[in-house]
Amino acid sequence: MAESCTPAKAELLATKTVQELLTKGDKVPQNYIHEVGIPDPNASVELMDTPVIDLDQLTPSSITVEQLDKLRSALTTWGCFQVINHGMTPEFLDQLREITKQFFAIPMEEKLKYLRPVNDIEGYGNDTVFSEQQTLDWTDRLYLTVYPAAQRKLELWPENPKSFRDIIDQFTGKLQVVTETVLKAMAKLLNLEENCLLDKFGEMDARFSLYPPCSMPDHVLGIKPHADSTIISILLLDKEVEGLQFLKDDEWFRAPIVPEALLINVGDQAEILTNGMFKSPVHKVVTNAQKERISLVVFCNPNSDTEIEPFKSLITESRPRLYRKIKNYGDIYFEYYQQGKRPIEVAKI
Ligand SMILES: O=C(O)CCC(=O)C(=O)O
Ligand SMILES: [Fe+2]
Repeated sequence: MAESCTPAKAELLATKTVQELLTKGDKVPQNYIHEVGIPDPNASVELMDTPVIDLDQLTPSSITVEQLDKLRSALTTWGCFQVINHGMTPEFLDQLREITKQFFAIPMEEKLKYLRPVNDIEGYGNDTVFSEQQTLDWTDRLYLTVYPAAQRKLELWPENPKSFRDIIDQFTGKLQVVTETVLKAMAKLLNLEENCLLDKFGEMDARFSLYPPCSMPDHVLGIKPHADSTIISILLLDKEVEGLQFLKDDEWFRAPIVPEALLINVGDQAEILTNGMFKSPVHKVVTNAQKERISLVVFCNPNSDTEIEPFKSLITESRPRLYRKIKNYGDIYFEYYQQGKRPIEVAKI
């Protein structure tokens, strides 16, 4: 209810989903347009050279120096990497892509059953609007907490496609293993106790996104530049349409499509925990005039009552503490993000 929200968090305007705007044939509304334009037309953006890591060779029992080195290099250069051998077949990844497409293709009336309640983040809809100055993202989403199972709001889980719940349940199980392996390997790289990052992890939220074609790709973004609030984020990208770009040394690079891989990026809370040893990369999604694009991102987060601060062993005389203790980072995150600011600035000392 509006009264229980701080003014900054109250939603100002109800907006139509992007799919609704398109069916009504409206031209792109002003609040989606970046007046200065998007600086780099797609064609001139180079591909990232992120390594593809064999996850099997990062598991503690069969870890190899080669894969650890690849991980170190990817994390320090890009803040992200691709993984294969993650325990999911290419067919299963295709099924995940398919149920994402199928959900957005069901009639609007039915999708509206899962509509995000005002001032909530879970459910179906588009950007939460915090301010009239906010430039909106050209994307519709379904956002669901998937782990722990006790926190699932099943009333917001689609019944159509029929296989949705079962597939997401299997996916969540497989991602537990992926998360455990990656967080243990990251701890190893920093000579930290094996479970210290994993112990901070407690929740997974899935974001299914649809980026419909947009007639103004030079002025409209699928997602504004941001870094994720997470410990790590795990992304299943569209198999045919690119769109995701990462910033490195003030230059944008395109994330390549590797159909059988998952892309994993560091989030702000891992940056805080590692006292900046691993940095959470800024990324954005560009729009495409002809083709729609989908993605499925799983945000691996701490529980809301977990305190996050740099590990003591990573604070030294030559590397002083960079971040204060924070809790419930997700809450401040959305507010800052929608104002175009980097939320991690709030945690900096
Ligand atoms: O759709 C994508 O490729 C990336 C989405 C993303 O960055 C996000 O949801 O935080
Ligand atoms: Fe992101």
